[in-house]
Amino acid sequence: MDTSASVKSTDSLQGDERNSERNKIIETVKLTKSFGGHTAVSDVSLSIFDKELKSIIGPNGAGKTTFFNLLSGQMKPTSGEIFYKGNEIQNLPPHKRTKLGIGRSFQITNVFPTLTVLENVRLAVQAKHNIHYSMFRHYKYYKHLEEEAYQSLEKVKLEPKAEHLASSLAHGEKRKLEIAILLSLDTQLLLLDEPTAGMSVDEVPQIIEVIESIRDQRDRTIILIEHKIDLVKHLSDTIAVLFHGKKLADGSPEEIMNNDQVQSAYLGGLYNDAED
Ligand SMILES: Nc1ncnc2c1ncn2[C@@H]1O[C@H](COP(=O)(O)OP(=O)(O)OP(=O)(O)O)[C@@H](O)[C@H]1O
Repeated sequence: MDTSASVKSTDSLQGDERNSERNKIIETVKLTKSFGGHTAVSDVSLSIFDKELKSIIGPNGAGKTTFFNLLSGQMKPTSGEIFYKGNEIQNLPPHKRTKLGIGRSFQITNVFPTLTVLENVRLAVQAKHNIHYSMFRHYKYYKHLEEEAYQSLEKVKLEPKAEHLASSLAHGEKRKLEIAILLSLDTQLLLLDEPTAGMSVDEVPQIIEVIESIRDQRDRTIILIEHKIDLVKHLSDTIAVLFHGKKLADGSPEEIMNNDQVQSAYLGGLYNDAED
């Protein structure tokens, strides 16, 4: 079953109408995940278009993280399909999805606390180019890898910390490092799970600026889970709302904020969440 580019969704929401001519990078079809008798994600059909920034919102327990786990391969669905660039991927393990260009911020396991920030990113660049270290190679051979790594650090504004040990970074800086590593791996679809969680008031605007600048380059797709509604409104091209595991709405920020069902689902909590 090929549901790739330009196929109209069966749910004809306004947002889908508007986007029907654009390419889908990833699409879920009736995606479902049950844990025993509890269905955390229920029949979710959702399209994410190439180079857009889509946020997934919903009250606590709505199924957002489970949905991310299904996209990244941490969990297998109970039923339903996921298409990435038109190909079914729901049965692929996480590392194969990473190779295809799907990257999740917490997925990074190769952040070495005793290496510098630059060295951490350089390892990702090496992994992408499939280059193994050899002490017999001239150091200049590795120079261009370092330059590429440095460019990723610049994109997340972490280059002033290039020579610092990864273990010495503040929480917000570690999140930036994770994003730099994802960029170095040539990630086409970035899954960012609450990137501002646990950050100090000073750190939040910095990470927003980074996400904004990646979005504005329009060379990657971003899916964001975020509780801070003001931030979501500001950053997103489109927003999907999950509620009790189901897709409640999908549209532009304006459409979502004015959607009566969304308003009543949150019972006013939509705006309270912004203060988290
Ligand atoms: N591994 C699991 N085993 C059993 N139940 C689970 C598991 N993971 C999630 N759930 C349940 O599935 C539902 C959805 O959880 P999920 O974490 O996806 O929601 P969420 O929208 O990300 O919530 P939050 O905003 O609080 O992080 C919840 O009721 C949760 O308890």
